[in-house]
Amino acid sequence: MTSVQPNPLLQARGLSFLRADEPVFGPLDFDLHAGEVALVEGDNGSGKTTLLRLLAGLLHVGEGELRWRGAPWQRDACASEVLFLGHQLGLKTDMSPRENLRVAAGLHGTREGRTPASVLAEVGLAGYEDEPVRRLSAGQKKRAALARLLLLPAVLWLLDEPYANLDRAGIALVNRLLEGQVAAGGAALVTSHGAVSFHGGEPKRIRMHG
Ligand SMILES: Nc1ncnc2c1ncn2[C@@H]1O[C@H](COP(=O)(O)OP(=O)(O)OP(=O)(O)O)[C@@H](O)[C@H]1O
Repeated sequence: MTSVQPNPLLQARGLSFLRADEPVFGPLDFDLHAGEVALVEGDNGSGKTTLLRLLAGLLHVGEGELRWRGAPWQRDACASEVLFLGHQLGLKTDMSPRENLRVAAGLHGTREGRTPASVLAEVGLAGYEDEPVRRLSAGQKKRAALARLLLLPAVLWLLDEPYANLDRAGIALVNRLLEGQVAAGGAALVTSHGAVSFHGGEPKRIRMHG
């Protein structure tokens, strides 16, 4: 008896992004399944952020094919299933971490049993829930952004340099988040110039070139 392989969450074939008709990256081929983490690897300027922004729906596919759960990829169809954490953290700085999370939860819903207060405690921001984000340190801002990963029900995380600005405990926090995402059947694409070591199996690698 042959087992039926589920569709990958994400499938790229000959994927590239063009700027002024010149490819920024690609062609790229990869599959990402539920329960997988993939490291996006490449030198400065090789297009890692561009790839993540494209998958977040912020840029258009240049050439090639992108499929989501086996169907042609459409931004609107997976808007609440994909969560992008970029260099810009996507926080309103005049609002508090709690208010930022409430707005995000209003748009996308929450994971069962999670509240803004519970996830802020998990990321080490207890006591800072109601402070305007602009008054937080760089690492605290990053933690406030990471709290979204815990709160929202996204199945695919796009994490651009998630370890940047974090202390040792913050780095361990990101690794725990990735382990939890894998255990829950989610997936993540991660760029990092540092070592990534989480206990969820050997990550897949996507090379931007070479
Ligand atoms: N808004 C933009 N307008 C024009 N060119 C851009 C823009 N953003 C990025 N680029 C160019 O696209 C290429 C890929 O940039 P990208 O930021 O995706 O690389 P990266 O692999 O993430 O780099 P790094 O490791 O330095 O973060 C670079 O050559 C960069 O100069």
